[in-house]
Amino acid sequence: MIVHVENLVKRYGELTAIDHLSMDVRQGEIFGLLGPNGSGKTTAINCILSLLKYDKGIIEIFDKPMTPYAYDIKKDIGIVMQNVAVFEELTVYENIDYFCGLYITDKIQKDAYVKEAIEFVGLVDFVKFYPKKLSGGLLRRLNIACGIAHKPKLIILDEPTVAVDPQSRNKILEGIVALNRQGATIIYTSHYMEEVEQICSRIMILDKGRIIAEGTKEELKNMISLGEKIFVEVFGLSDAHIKDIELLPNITSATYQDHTLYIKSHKGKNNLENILDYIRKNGINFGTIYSEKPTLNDVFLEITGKELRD
Ligand SMILES: Nc1ncnc2c1ncn2[C@@H]1O[C@H](COP(=O)(O)OP(=O)(O)OP(=O)(O)O)[C@@H](O)[C@H]1O
Repeated sequence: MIVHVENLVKRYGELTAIDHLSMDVRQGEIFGLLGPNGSGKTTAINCILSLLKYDKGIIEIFDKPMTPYAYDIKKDIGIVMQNVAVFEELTVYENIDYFCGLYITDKIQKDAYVKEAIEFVGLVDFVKFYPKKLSGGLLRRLNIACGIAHKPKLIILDEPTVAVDPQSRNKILEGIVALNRQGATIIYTSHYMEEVEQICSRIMILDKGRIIAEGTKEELKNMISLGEKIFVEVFGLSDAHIKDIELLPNITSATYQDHTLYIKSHKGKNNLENILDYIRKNGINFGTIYSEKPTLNDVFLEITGKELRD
């Protein structure tokens, strides 16, 4: 196992920030830790890395106990934290060179790794820039390059795309997938469900320091009763029509607002057809009609009763 966490408990005074968290991250995974702000993602990462003392639990990395002094483990971990941590006095090149040099002592190898990291995050044109001259997105990319240049086996990224422009965000996500393809195991924390769905092979959803669900995105979506969301642009729908639609097979709810009929249903083969049949038979005027599969937000909503989004 690359990371093994068993019954981790971390309290800040009265607040239990991590409440009996157990997780296993396997070789080659992109493991997503998804949860709203304050759900305990950063605290969990800080405990895993032995940056924070915890109250209870077992943490092993590469099958060895993780401690603040486990330097043999730490040299194979790359960390990209939420807050950018680079030296203002050093250029882009010098920053990456500095962090890589902490791990790689052979100069030729280090120079090659630094060059590779610069190309990897797309900062070739900015090597001589100082951090304060970089945009937010480029600064994040520099932060990532500093964390990964030494080619660690395990890379932990804590919300690396917060407040990043779409171009840099895509570059970062593509980069994470590429690092994984090159052999790194990844732990990725985020409160953006779309990102986690896009890149993670397995996802753990946290709320108030507890695990509320875990699995592949398909497994998570199969855990809930919502199977499909159907939207119909429709004109002049009466309350009686809405009640009738709610009685169709598999339908769990129907609401009508701003000329849009919004229907939630369980999984079923003919949900859309049944609704269309009803609309046609009753001579109701309609425009666009489409259906959507549940999102991870729907999973979170059904389990906790609140939205994952801020
Ligand atoms: N040093 C601290 N002292 C007291 N409480 C803290 C401390 N750090 C975090 N907390 C609390 O612990 C809980 C978990 O916070 P944490 O930062 O781990 O969550 P998170 O999921 O990473 O959220 P975010 O995305 O906002 O960083 C929150 O209620 C937070 O207010």
